[in-house]
Formats: sequence, structure tokens, C-alpha cells
Amino acid sequence: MSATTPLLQIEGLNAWYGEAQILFGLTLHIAPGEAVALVGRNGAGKSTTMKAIIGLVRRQARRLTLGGADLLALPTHAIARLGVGYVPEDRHIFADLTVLENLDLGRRQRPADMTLPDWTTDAVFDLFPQLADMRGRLGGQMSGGEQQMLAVARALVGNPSLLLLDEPSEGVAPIVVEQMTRALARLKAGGLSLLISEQSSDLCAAICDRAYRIEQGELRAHGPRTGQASETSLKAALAPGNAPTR
Ligand SMILES: Nc1ncnc2c1ncn2[C@@H]1O[C@H](COP(=O)(O)OP(=O)(O)OP(=O)(O)O)[C@@H](O)[C@H]1O
Repeated sequence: MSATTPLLQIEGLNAWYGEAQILFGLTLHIAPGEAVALVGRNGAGKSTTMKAIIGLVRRQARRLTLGGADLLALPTHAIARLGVGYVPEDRHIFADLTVLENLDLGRRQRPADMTLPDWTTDAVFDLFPQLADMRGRLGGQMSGGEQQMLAVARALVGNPSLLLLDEPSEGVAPIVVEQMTRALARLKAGGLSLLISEQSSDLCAAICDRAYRIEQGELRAHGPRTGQASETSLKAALAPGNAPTR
């Protein structure tokens, strides 16, 4: 894959819960090493987009590929093995397992063709030093912010090439948002591709190259490309009501 070939390519993505259609023809892409924001109000379809990428909801698309591999026919565990990490909004931390045990559940060997560094336990503890100090603590005895860090760390030890983060700053203290922003900036600098959903674009504006705004299951705007993004321009481009630029 050349540097300009998108890592993730989505064309015409529709998704349903039962009979209810939630996503309508989404088209977006993420280049290798790019951080992309998916912004939109409550219920706009951000979580559903992530679930559709990893096959947790019924979906159909003209194209849904990672590094050229078709994801549409694959079960969720195979999509994870191909390199898609997922941090769900509710984090899914096992309350009765320790930090180390939660990490063990996420561990997956790095695919042979992946050039990114191997995410060992020490590497995630270096990224989130608090977790190192509480490695024996039960998940149920951690704060929301600590659980959020653990959820990201657990996705990382799965050695993804693309990390989907569903509202990583939701319900956590401002200090944790700052730590998370720094950690995500480090991940991006290390070459990991990121798709981050947010209701506001604050965290995303600090690290994302581009952003898509989603409203009622449709993409309505597309923010600046790599190299042009600044916090204000990204926010301005994504203000509700702006015209699509894709
Ligand atoms: N399990 C489900 N069954 C039926 N409808 C659902 C289900 N989960 C979500 N929905 C509906 O799908 C739509 C999109 O929800 P989604 O969770 O993707 O939005 P979101 O943009 O992530 O919002 P939030 O910020 O609230 O998480 C909403 O109308 C929601 O009510």
C-alpha cells in the first residue's frame, strides 16, 4: 500500500438496528497515520458508524476495506485481527478482573506486515503511568477516567493499525481529558491511525487532521485536510449547518 492509499475506505455505508435504518450512505476514508474526527450530536450515528466498521451491527456498503481487505464478509474477531482496535463508549472493562488481567484479554500478536511498534504491557504503562501503579487493582475499583485509560491500553495491546475511539472524553474529568489528549497525540505521532468520535470537537481539534460531521445518520460536512488544520479552522468547518466540502 502506498502512503497515499487510504487505510480505511468506506463508500455508501448503510446500517440498521432491526428494521430501523440508522446510517445512510456514509463515505469517508482515513489515510495511514491520520487522525480523523467524527463529530455530531447525541444520536447522530457516531457509535453506529464504529460498530458498522467492526461488524457489530447489520450493514451494507459499496465498499468497506482496511488496507484493501474487504471487511464486509468478516466477523468482528477477524476484523480485530486484521488490525482494527475499538474502544467502546461504555469501555467494557471487566469489573472483577485486575488491570493486568483486563490487558491480557486484549492482547493480540502484531500482524507480520505491520510496521508499527509492538504494544507490550510496559509500553502501555509508559503511555499511562497511572495504570502501572494500579496493575493489581480490580477494574470495578477504578474511576471512570482510569477505566478509560485501561480501555485504550487494552485496545493497544491488540496491536491495531487503526484505533476507533468512541467519545474518549465522555464523562471524565478535565485533567483526564488532557492526559488522554496527550496520549492520543503520542499515538498519532507514532503512526497509528485514529478515528475519534466526539459530541464537541474540542479533544479532536487538538489532534485531528480532518473531521466529518454526522447528522441523523448522514455526513453533512467535512473539515480541513492534513496540513491546513488548526483548532479554529477545524471547529469553524464543522459548525452545524456548514455545507459539505467532500
Ligand atoms: N441498540 C439499538 N437499537 C436500536 N436503536 C439504536 C440502538 N443503538 C442506537 N440506536 C439509535 O441509533 C441512532 C444513532 O445512535 P448512535 O449511538 O450511533 O449515536 P451517537 O452519535 O453515537 O450518539 P451518542 O453520543 O448518544 O452516543 C439513535 O437514534 C439511537 O437511538
